[in-house]
Amino acid sequence: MSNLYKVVFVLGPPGSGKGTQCALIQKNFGLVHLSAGDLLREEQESKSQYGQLIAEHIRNGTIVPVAITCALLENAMKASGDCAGFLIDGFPRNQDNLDGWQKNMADKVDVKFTLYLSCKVDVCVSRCLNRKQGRADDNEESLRKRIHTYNTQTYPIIEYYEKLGLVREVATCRDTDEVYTDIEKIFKEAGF
Ligand SMILES: Nc1ncnc2c1ncn2[C@@H]1O[C@H](COP(=O)(O)OP(=O)(O)OP(=O)(O)O)[C@@H](O)[C@H]1O
Ligand SMILES: O=c1ccn([C@@H]2O[C@H](COP(=O)(O)O)[C@@H](O)[C@H]2O)c(=O)[nH]1
Ligand SMILES: [Mg+2]
Repeated sequence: MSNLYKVVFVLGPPGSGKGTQCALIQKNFGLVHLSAGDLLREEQESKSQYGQLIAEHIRNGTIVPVAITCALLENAMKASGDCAGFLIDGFPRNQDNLDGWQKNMADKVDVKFTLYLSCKVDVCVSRCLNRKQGRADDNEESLRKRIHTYNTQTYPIIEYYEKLGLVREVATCRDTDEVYTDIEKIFKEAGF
């Protein structure tokens, strides 16, 4: 029996439905959903020394240095207790994230695959603008920057995992239930 944490990364453009689908996977498969973006927002709100830096990155759609994000993820994993594994939503988002994760976490985790939620940009933007969760980055200017960061920095990380045969792609420009039906098959096939 391995003591390694089982991990599935969940990546895709802003508004592709990562949080929505992770909630369903968590409920049905017992994996714990850790959204890197949510952990950073909580850290910012906790009056941390990194609060201002995190707020600026979020507003500009740029990526927080990996030391901060990786520590938040590792702490959350340790605090979760026994579970079927972790859904790490919205990370690794660039090469710095990937390098820091490999350096600090590679010997503690078993990365099963990357779930890539693909969706057309106009649908993603419209979903974010209608999300009404009061996010500082759900506005047209921040969204332009987030999509640029996604295309130039995050998509290459998906390509990296693709070359390793570790990407499972699901198109999300469809009803939530239809998307989840495909995702459910993928998790069952992976033995969850
Ligand atoms: N399949 C879908 N059809 C219609 N609306 C959806 C679908 N999936 C998610 N949504 C809605 O789109 C918005 C964005 O979804 P969600 O927050 O899950 O995306 P996300 O990928 O986590 O975004 P971000 O990267 O910005 O955190 C939410 O309001 C959600 O209810
Ligand atoms: O690993 C990460 C994850 C997120 N960020 C920053 O947070 C925002 C919002 O992320 P969501 O996944 O959309 O909630 C993102 O645009 C980044 O600025 C990060 O730096 N590193
Ligand atoms: Mg999200």
